[in-house]
Amino acid sequence: MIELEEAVNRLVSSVKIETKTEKLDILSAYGRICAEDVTAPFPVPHFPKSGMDGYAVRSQDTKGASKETPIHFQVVGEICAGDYLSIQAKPCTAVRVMTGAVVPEGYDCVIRQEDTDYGQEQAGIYVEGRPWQNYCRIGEDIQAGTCIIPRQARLGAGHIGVLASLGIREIAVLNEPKVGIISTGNELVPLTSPLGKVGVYPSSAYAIAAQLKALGVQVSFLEICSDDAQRFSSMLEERISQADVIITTGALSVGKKDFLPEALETMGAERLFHGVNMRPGTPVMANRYKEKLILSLSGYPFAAMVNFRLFFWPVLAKLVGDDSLSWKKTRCMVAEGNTNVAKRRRFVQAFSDETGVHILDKNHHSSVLSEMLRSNCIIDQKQGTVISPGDMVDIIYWKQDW
Ligand SMILES: Nc1nc2c(c(=O)[nH]1)N[C@H]1C(S)=C(S)[C@@H](COP(=O)(O)OP(=O)(O)OC[C@H]3O[C@@H](n4cnc5c(N)ncnc54)[C@H](O)[C@@H]3O)O[C@H]1N2
Ligand code: MOO
Repeated sequence: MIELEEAVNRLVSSVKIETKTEKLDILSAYGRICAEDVTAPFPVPHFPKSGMDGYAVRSQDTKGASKETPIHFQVVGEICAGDYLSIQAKPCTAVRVMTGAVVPEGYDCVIRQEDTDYGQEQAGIYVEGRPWQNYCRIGEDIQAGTCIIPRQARLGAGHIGVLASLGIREIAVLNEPKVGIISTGNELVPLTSPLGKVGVYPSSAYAIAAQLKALGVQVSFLEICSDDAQRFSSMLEERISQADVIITTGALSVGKKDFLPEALETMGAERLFHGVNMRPGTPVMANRYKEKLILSLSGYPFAAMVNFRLFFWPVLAKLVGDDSLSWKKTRCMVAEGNTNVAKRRRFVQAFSDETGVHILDKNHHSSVLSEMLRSNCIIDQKQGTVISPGDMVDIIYWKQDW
């Protein structure tokens, strides 16, 4: 049995990065990984803009202006956003401008209308203007030629908005990785069938598929396979070309029907590890077969969730070059709850909020999935320790918007 970090290292080192890309319209590209550096073809804004409704003036002409001693300017034009007027600034003249209007050349500030007498032909200005006050300069937002979005960025709302501001309608993104799921177990029953006396619905396969979707991964297939090495082997051969990674659940431990380790060995898969010093999910296993990674998670649903969080996320981080998907531990104080002594390193269901970490799972419940409804993180409990209120612990979040 190996340590968790060693197992994750072996797994991640075996991942081969394949960069296939596709062009998408920018809205469809939301959440995807950018496959090219995006350089601004022009500055934003590309004309000098008024930041306020008011009067464009030359700041030097406003020296000494106050409410008591206003300076009067001749208003030589009016410009609203979207209008264009060619005016050359002359001393002691003003142009009535609305927010977003172009500021004609030679004027270097805008006095907001609240600081004027709102005059139409002559405007009394009550304050001194500073150069570039209420004036949005060319390129203030984005300078032409800058790399505004680097490749490997995950495209969020801000990125989509920036692309739109540059008139970019399409962008190259990495293809979504594809993952197929095979849940093993004679007891497993498709959701379309009645449970019968001892059937079990494959809840963890669905929870994993949902997590994959949330992580921007395509779920190529979700299969149930009976505890039969031959059936598994033909199902894998048939399906393997459809996915970059295959996730299996169950049949890993020491029971009579735990056929998977031997079945994969017989098929000639290269074993990366089987059994990791952690609970839940101790029997987790990884193999490489026909250039694909086969990650085998514990059958118990919560154990499968923990295996998925700790092993699949780093794999995905490498596949798509997004480091934020590797583990990130956050140090927090326990607010509530205790654990028993951990006989081996353990990951404990918890909920973290502004008051600290609340332990949800006081015992070892590998099979309990419904605690996931309340949990937003797991605590990394070191071997041989107990956890009590006031202790500082490392937590790992589940994905926040699940
Ligand atoms: N004598 C021993 N027994 C067990 C040991 C051990 O060391 N000695 N290890 C235990 C530990 S730890 C774990 S974890 C489990 C894991 O076993 P498997 O990964 O082989 O899982 P299965 O036996 O196939 O299934 C366990 C449990 O989970 C249910 N299951 C399976 N797949 C799904 C699914 N997709 N969705 C929902 N539930 C599923 C299955 O019906 C079983 O109840 O072994 C311990 N035993
Ligand atoms: O490895 Mo298991 O601890 O029962 O999930």
